[in-house]
Amino acid sequence: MTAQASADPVSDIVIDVEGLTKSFGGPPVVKNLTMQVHKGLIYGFLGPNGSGKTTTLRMLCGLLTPDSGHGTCLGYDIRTQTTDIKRHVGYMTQRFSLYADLSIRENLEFVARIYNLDQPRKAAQDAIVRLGLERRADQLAGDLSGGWKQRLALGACILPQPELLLLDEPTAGVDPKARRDFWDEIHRLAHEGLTVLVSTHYMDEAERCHEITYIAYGEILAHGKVAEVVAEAHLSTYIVTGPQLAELAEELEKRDGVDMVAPFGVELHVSGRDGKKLEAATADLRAKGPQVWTRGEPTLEDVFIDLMSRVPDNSV
Ligand SMILES: Nc1ncnc2c1ncn2[C@@H]1O[C@H](COP(=O)(O)OP(=O)(O)OP(=O)(O)O)[C@@H](O)[C@H]1O
Repeated sequence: MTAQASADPVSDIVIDVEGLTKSFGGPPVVKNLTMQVHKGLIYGFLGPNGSGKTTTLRMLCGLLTPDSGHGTCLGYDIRTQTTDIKRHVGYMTQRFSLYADLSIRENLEFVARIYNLDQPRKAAQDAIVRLGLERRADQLAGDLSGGWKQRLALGACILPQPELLLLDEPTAGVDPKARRDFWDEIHRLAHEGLTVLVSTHYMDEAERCHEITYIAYGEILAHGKVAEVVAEAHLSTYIVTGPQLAELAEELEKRDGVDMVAPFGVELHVSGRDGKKLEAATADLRAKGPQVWTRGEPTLEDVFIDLMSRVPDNSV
């Protein structure tokens, strides 16, 4: 955890919103959402498809007006000062939106000119160096692999030197090495004082955030540092190895006291919200074998699967 992550002065609050609600004609997709984000933090936004993450990001940066609720982003009112917010926020949408038939350098220079930067060529060159894009600078953006495209999009986002980055699933479909490089860069930016709000479905990325919020059906179900979210779920977990795990899983799913059974490679994670009930429900199987049962710590993924199982499916 960085120094920024533990700093907590009230004046350092970058996002401060209360009771945000939004619907698109039907039932609300974001309900009474209250959150605060501190400067220099990487704040992860997690939740199933359709849970309202993008809608929330768009309300925070002034692209959507909430039906009710209020608050500030970078000190500006999210209802009345949206132009100021947009000037200081970099928003990377789910879809790559730069010009496929321009090179990396041309794209970056173009963005620099749109933002009226003093020295667009220099700004583009600095971004190219910063993101390690030198060897590819003259390659057409449309010919880049997914990972390099995302890096270019990030480069374009940070050109105007925003104070806040909103990244909506920035690494979806990107390979693990490119994802890691992308996240190393996000950490460097946060270390320099940039605040980053990022939505993701990847557990390893969630674990790289200073704070996370889990949202489902437009409501926050869990929030805190990763370890806090795991601890507060109060899940008891056994890790089971050995033969016939699929048959065992089928049997366990029928038992009261077992709330979640999930295969992880050659292991089965068996969890329950009530430790005593879980023990009782599994006692005969643990005594009998042939599998080996050991007490384990639930992973963040265990916790999220459990949280998801508590709410109805919201995907379309
Ligand atoms: N402009 C819109 N008009 C109508 N419905 C919308 C609009 N934008 C979003 N929705 C609906 O609102 C709900 C929440 O969508 P949102 O994109 O905020 O979820 P999400 O958590 O970002 O999902 P994902 O993980 O799939 O990106 C969905 O049911 C979506 O279909």
